[in-house]
This record gives sequence, C-alpha cells and structure tokens, in this order.
Amino acid sequence: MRDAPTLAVEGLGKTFGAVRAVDDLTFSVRPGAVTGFLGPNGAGKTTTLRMLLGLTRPSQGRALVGDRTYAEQPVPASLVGAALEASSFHPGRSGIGHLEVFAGQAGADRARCRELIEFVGLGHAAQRRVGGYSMGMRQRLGLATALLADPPAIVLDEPANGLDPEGIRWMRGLLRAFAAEGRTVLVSSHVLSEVQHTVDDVVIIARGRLVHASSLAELSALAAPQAYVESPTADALARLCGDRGWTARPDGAGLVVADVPAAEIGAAAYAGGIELHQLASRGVGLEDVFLQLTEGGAR
Ligand SMILES: Nc1ncnc2c1ncn2[C@@H]1O[C@H](COP(=O)(O)OP(=O)(O)OP(=O)(O)O)[C@@H](O)[C@H]1O
Repeated sequence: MRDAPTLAVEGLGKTFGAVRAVDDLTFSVRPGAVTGFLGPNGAGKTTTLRMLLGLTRPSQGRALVGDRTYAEQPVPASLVGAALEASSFHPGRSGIGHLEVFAGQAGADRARCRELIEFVGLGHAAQRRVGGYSMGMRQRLGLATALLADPPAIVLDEPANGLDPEGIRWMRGLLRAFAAEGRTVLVSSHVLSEVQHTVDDVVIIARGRLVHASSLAELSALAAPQAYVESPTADALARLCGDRGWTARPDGAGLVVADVPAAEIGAAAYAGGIELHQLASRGVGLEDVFLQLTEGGAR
C-alpha cells in the first residue's frame, strides 16, 4: 500500500448562486484514524467532499490530497477511494458489471472484482441488475467500488445510510480495521450517534462553516453531567436550586440540574427536609453536544 495521505481543506468555499454552501472551511484529516465529518442536512458535507475529490470546483481556497489537489495527483484513483452517492449507478448493469467498468481506472483485474463483491456481502446478487438493489446493497456496492485499488485513503459519504444493524456493525469494524492499517478514513454523517463508536476524530460543520474539530475524547469532555430530580414540593426544590446557585430547568414534572452530581442534590434535599420522588443522573449524550454546536449555526 502507498503511504496514506493527509486530506486537508484550506479556506475552502463554494457558492451556488445565492447559496453559500461551504464558507471558509479549514481542517485536516490524518492517516491512521477514522474521522467523522459531521453536520446537519444541508451543512455542506457532500459539497466539501466533492471538492476534495475534484468533482466540484471550489469558489475559494483549496482541497488537498497529500501535497496537491486530487486532480494534480498522477493516479488519484489509486490514492483515494470514494463512495459519494449510492444512487449514481447505471441501473441496467449487474453489480459485478459495475465493478468491472470501474476496475480499469483503478488498475484492478476481474479477480479483484469478484473478491470485492464477495467481501461486501453481495456475492449472491453479483449478477443482478443494480436497478433492483436495495439502498443498503447499493451502499455495499459503492464501498466495493471505492476499494478497487486498495487505496490508502477512503472517503465515504453517509456510509451507514440504508444498512441494517448487522451491516452497520460490519461497516464499523471495517473502518476501524482500515485505520489500524494506517489508512486515512473520512466518513460523513448527519447523526453523531451513528458514528460515535467508529470515529477517533470529529470535524463538525454547520451552514458551511467549521464549528468544531477535535478528537472524539475532547468532544466528549464537553458533555457535562446532569441530574433529573422530582419532588412533590416543586417550589421548595426550585428555591433550593436557587439558593445553591445551581442551574435548573423544568423538564416534565421535575427539574434538570446541570453540572451537579445527583448525590449532592440528594444530600441537600435531605438536609432541607425536601421529599424527593425521583433523583437520577443523566449524562449529556454526545448527540446533545452535537445539536448545541450545530443549532446556533456558525454565523
Ligand atoms: N449543485 C448545486 N446547486 C445548487 N445548490 C447546491 C448544489 N449542491 C449543493 N447545494 C446546496 O448547498 C448546500 C449544502 O449542500 P450539501 O449537499 O453539501 O450538504 P450536506 O451537508 O451534504 O447535506 P445532507 O446531510 O442533507 O446530505 C445546500 O443548501 C444545498 O442545497
């Protein structure tokens, strides 16, 4: 395998008429790790990936595969394998026929096509027309296409879309194995929880702009603990929170208190003679952090 390249975008921008799809975006993706490229629908993920792969021309800035743009690479298909849209297949071709069409530019032979169609779990459907494939089967075929050249960098747009739970677990294991081999792996998703068990690093965008880039561990540290507490004397409980300077917000019949361990709330309520009917730790899910980061948008 060739050395895995770092993928990088620098001041990248793309405008479609009045729509600024990508706006001054800068980040890099290292080899030997799985990086999640995250953002809500319409955030600009696909447009960014298309610019990285030389399919869309940037309005500003540049996107690099290693030390040059994708188009400037002598044999880009052997360096980066990509699956962007599960729908871009010729419906009349068979699965294996599709792979054989793309094998040429990837320098792969027929044996490699057969091997890959088995590898992605489509051996039984190799001769069937792609037009009759399910969404998940198309995802698998897209992945096989991306892997034709055994590339050191892999870029996948929403690879979990349409996959069943077993397929998602399989994909997760595969991406982890690629990273462990030293490859550069970039996967987009609009749901953090979908990739949170797969990725090492996260790049989060909203409305075309970067809102966060770090390791997953650093992102997780932003998730503050919370506790849910419920009392039949809600006023007294609210006063207690106020007296202690705790941040509390109503949630159903109770309150959610931020950044205070449940045990401390229980002890204070006990000391204050406040009866509690419920008290539970409630960690902030990473998805909440993701929503907080992306909801306000970046501008
Ligand atoms: N060819 C195009 N012409 C006009 N507008 C476009 C084009 N491609 C993308 N856009 C717009 O650019 C913005 C970003 O779209 P993009 O597909 O990159 O987002 P995304 O993050 O991939 O979204 P999703 O998660 O829904 O796939 C959207 O407002 C979209 O409508």
